[in-house]
Amino acid sequence: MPDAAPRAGSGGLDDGGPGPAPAPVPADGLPAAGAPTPDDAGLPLSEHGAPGEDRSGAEEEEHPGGGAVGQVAKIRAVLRVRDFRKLWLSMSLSSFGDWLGLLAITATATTLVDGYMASNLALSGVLLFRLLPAILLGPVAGVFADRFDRRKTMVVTDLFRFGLFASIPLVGDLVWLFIAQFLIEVISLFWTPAKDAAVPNMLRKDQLEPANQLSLVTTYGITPVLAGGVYAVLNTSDGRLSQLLPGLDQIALALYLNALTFLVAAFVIWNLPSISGRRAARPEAPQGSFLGSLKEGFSFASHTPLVRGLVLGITGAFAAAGAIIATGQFYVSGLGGGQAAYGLLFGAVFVGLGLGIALGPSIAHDLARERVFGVAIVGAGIVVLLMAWTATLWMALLLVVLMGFFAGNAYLAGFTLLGTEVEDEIRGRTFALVQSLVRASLILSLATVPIGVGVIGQHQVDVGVLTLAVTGERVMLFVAGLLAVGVGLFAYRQMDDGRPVPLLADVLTALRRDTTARRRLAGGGVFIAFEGGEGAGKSTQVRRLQEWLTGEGLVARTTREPGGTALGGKVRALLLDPASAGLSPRAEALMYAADRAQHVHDVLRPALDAGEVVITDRFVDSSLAYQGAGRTIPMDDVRSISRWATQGLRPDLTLLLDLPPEVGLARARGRAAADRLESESLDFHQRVRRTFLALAEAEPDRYLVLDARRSPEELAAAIRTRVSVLLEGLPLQQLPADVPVPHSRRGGDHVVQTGSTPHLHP
Ligand SMILES: Nc1ncnc2c1ncn2[C@@H]1O[C@H](COP(=O)(O)OP(=O)(O)OP(=O)(O)O)[C@@H](O)[C@H]1O
Ligand SMILES: Cc1cn([C@H]2C[C@H](O)[C@@H](COP(=O)(O)O)O2)c(=O)[nH]c1=O
Repeated sequence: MPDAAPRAGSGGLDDGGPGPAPAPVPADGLPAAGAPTPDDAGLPLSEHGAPGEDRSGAEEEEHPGGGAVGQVAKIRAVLRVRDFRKLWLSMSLSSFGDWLGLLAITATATTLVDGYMASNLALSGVLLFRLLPAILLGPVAGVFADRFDRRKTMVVTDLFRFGLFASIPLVGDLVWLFIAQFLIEVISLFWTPAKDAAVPNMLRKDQLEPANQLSLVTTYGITPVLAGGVYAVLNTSDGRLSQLLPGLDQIALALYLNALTFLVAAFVIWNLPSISGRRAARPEAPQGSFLGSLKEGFSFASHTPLVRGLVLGITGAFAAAGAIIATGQFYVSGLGGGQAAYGLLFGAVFVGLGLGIALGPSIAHDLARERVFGVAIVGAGIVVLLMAWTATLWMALLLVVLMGFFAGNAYLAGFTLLGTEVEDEIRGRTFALVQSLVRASLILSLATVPIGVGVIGQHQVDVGVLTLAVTGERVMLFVAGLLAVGVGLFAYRQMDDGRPVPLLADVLTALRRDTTARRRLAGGGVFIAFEGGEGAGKSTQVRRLQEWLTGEGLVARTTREPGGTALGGKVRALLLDPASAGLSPRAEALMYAADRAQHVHDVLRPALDAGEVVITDRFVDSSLAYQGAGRTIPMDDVRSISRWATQGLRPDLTLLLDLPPEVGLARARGRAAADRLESESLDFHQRVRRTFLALAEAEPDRYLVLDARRSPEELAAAIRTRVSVLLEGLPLQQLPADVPVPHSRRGGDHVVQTGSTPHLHP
């Protein structure tokens, strides 16, 4: 089986590199590569990586945020990461070579023997020799990938594959073909988990899904078609070829070409030190024996619910897929179709798979991938159950596309989760285990299902006035559907770690792109952030908004960053004190993050969990703008520490008060002496302003940008209008009628009750 190209991409330095100052925002609203990016987005309520995470080589690249920007832009952004791009190109080349090699090897096998029977046996021998080693040696290869430098493993295995492919035409013997084929497959077993396990270290977690999309589409969509085309060209130009290269037939040439792709891949990978990841810095092997590592891998997979669900879900889905392949011929002829219809049905699976992989993430949006995985497998199973009852060919074709769509979603979600959720130390073994089980389940169902079909045979069953045709292939399809539904439910139960949001409501709100509704479903309140430069009028509007909401009978809490907690107050004093002039940018960023972590923990989360409206004067965007753009700390680092500090909490709405910095600074200076940040240069504050605007532009649904030169009254009215839309009909905490309007900036400890938000009066 051709190796999948990188399921998750490698990272690396962006071509542009992190520049000292942000590039201007281009027409698409996103900063150029290397510039601070408008992304705090795409991370709904989940933690995406911690600071200090080893992603050697991963630097700045454009990462557009929410759904507005779309999946294509995310893939483009992933491709801008230089190391990933290089690895992806070399994997694509190897994948192309692998498909070409498969075509050439199967052709060689049939030409090295005489007779129909012998040709068929040679062909199935080749396929068996490709599948068997994984079952036997996969887990061992996984241990290898976890214990040794993955880059060296990949380079050595690529060199071996180069030699072995080149040797097939040189030796020209069927026995050697089998041996070489077996050895190539054994060697590939060591290469694949090394690559699968290495690449998630090199990209941000949220980049793995687009990277996987790209890799899967390349490996199963583009390269096989290209290889088929090249093989056809080689075959049709045979005469001219032998004139050009005497003694070289088209099959040999295809095999040499294939060999060459591995040589190129070895060279490219050798020059990508980031693949070594942590091993480069910490070369010593993990403690314990080889056997101990093997046992540890099995024990990890069987005792970790998420991995258990993933492994069983993927294995079961492939067993069901094997059953569909095995019954395909009978199924199609039962529907009155011939070989052409079978070909169509086969193609329909790939159309569906491609659609699922390409469109799945945009459709699922921010639905947890654990849920997508289980739901997609159950969906595929239900479609297979329907296929077992289908009476027409066109209906069967439609269902097969749908089944492929669900399967594509499950496959992408499953591999992305393996990359993001399994620790580096054990990832090689986990990928290898999946690889072995997938192949074993495929072989098992390909071998046993036809027996089942034969044993059941064909029967006519009278049900009242109806006569039903009960055939072996339909019964086996039905069993495959039940199996898929069963493993999907099992996987769902294993992986759905007690999310408070009911599945159906979660799916529906995700389809509607309603992220605020998603948190409300989980019982949360509403989180509103004010952002903007110095003196933009944030504090003024925060106060006005709270007064209005309280007047409308809602519990509205105001807070701020830095300084929203007692501890944060001390941090704020240190941060803003002009005497802290020597503070390094990194220390500054960490202090803001520390203030934020305490703020989320002590104030924001509890208030939201109690169903309050929480209004904060500044949040994560300020760090992206001031520390990212202002201090020119790589945006990715600021994003990482912010996510870590907030555990992914994002505002439901951000109100950006936009103002030329010279106007805002004049206002602020009229109020008090300039603090440490206000004393920064105009250029600094202009970078801050541009970044706020770029962030808002990337997620227009979640931001309201207001010209802060308007009067306080006008601004307050516009804010009330937008907020009343946001709060309409939500089950928020309400003040009892007799509670006086609080004047405290922090809100108060009121006796509250929950109820639907009354009609608000902006
Ligand atoms: N819309 C407005 N037009 C003119 N002046 C305003 C407006 N809003 C607020 N101000 C004044 O500008 C000054 C700064 O306002 P405010 O403290 O609300 O801004 P801020 O964004 O919170 O500032 P900082 O971020 O520096 O704390 C105050 O003196 C305030 O009265
Ligand atoms: C949250 C946050 C704030 N800052 C800066 C922005 C301001 O200059 C001060 C906060 O004071 P203000 O009263 O809100 O104007 O701190 C920052 O640099 N990074 C942050 O994350």
